[in-house]
Amino acid sequence: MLSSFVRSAFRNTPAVCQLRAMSTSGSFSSLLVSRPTEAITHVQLNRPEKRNAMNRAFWSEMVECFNQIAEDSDCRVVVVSGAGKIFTAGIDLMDMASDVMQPAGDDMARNAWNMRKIISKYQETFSVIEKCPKPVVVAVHGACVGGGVDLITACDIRLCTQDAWFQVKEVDIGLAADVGTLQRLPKVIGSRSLVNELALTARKMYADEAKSCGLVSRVFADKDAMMAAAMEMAGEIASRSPVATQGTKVNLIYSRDHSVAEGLDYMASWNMSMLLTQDVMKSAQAAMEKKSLKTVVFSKL
Ligand SMILES: CCC/C=C/C=C/C(=O)SCCNC(=O)CCNC(=O)[C@H](O)C(C)(C)COP(=O)(O)OP(=O)(O)OC[C@H]1O[C@@H](n2cnc3c(N)ncnc32)[C@H](O)[C@@H]1OP(=O)(O)O
Repeated sequence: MLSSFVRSAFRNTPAVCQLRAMSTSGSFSSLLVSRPTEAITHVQLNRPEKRNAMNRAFWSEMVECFNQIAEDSDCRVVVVSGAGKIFTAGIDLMDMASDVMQPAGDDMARNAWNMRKIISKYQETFSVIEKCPKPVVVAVHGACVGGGVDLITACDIRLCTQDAWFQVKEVDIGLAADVGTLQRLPKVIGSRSLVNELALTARKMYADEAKSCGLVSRVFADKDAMMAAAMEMAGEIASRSPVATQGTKVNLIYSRDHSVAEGLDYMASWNMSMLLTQDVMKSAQAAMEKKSLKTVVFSKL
């Protein structure tokens, strides 16, 4: 069974897969994108029968999807979740064999060069979440394995259910995690020792520990409760000025990767133009009049 899957993966050329992924603009085979409100985009990993394993289509569709979201001036916040029994089983071990294990090339140097390009391309699948200026809330239920941890560490707010577990699984399949976990997880979890332990042993971390170490900010009894809270939180973010929320995301990420002095300098340059927005006056007026920001109309961004 496995070998026939792997054989068919080898026959599947990237060009063919790309055509399939892009066949209908805005609709994806591995993702289900919906609009619970005008300002909230909900992206679901949507291969529930395969536990949302990340197949070839997924790796390119995420980039296409988040680039579209970044350009969509109606969207102010994104919620990411998984359809079906779990959040994700990580990389699709059946579909990815040809790309990851057999880079094309006439000699070793060219193989290696192409491998580098492939890995960089896969890294972009999650970096695109971080580059998207809209805040991203991720809601995890059940398992979040391998590539799933890479994905969630690129998101801005992480929620999970009581039955959630997280596993930096890559060492178990013979590789060092290469699409974001080793770079971002140490910046999410305070304890370097815990990050090292998780990444080197691939042990499962359950919801309570994920909360206590700071990987997630809230834990919910079940998926329904989590999704309701995720949407409510998204609604709160969406009711704020997009100049304020998107500027906050961009500057938080910049500051994470720079010194305090550099972050302050970047912030000053950012706000020397962004403070010219009419949103400051509108928001301040609502505060003075004790009105909810939900009653204020902010222009699209
Ligand atoms: C350059 C690229 C860099 C990226 C690197 C990323 C690395 C990683 O992600 S490492 C992690 C790889 N993932 C795994 O090792 C997880 C394997 N899956 C499981 O352990 C279990 O499926 C899981 C505990 C997640 C869920 O168990 P459950 O009992 O609920 O489901 P199953 O009966 O096992 O599976 C249902 C069907 O889904 C298929 N499937 C599950 N995981 C994968 C996967 N990772 N890849 C491909 N397919 C997967 C499974 O074969 C079943 O399919 P079928 O037999 O057709 O019903």
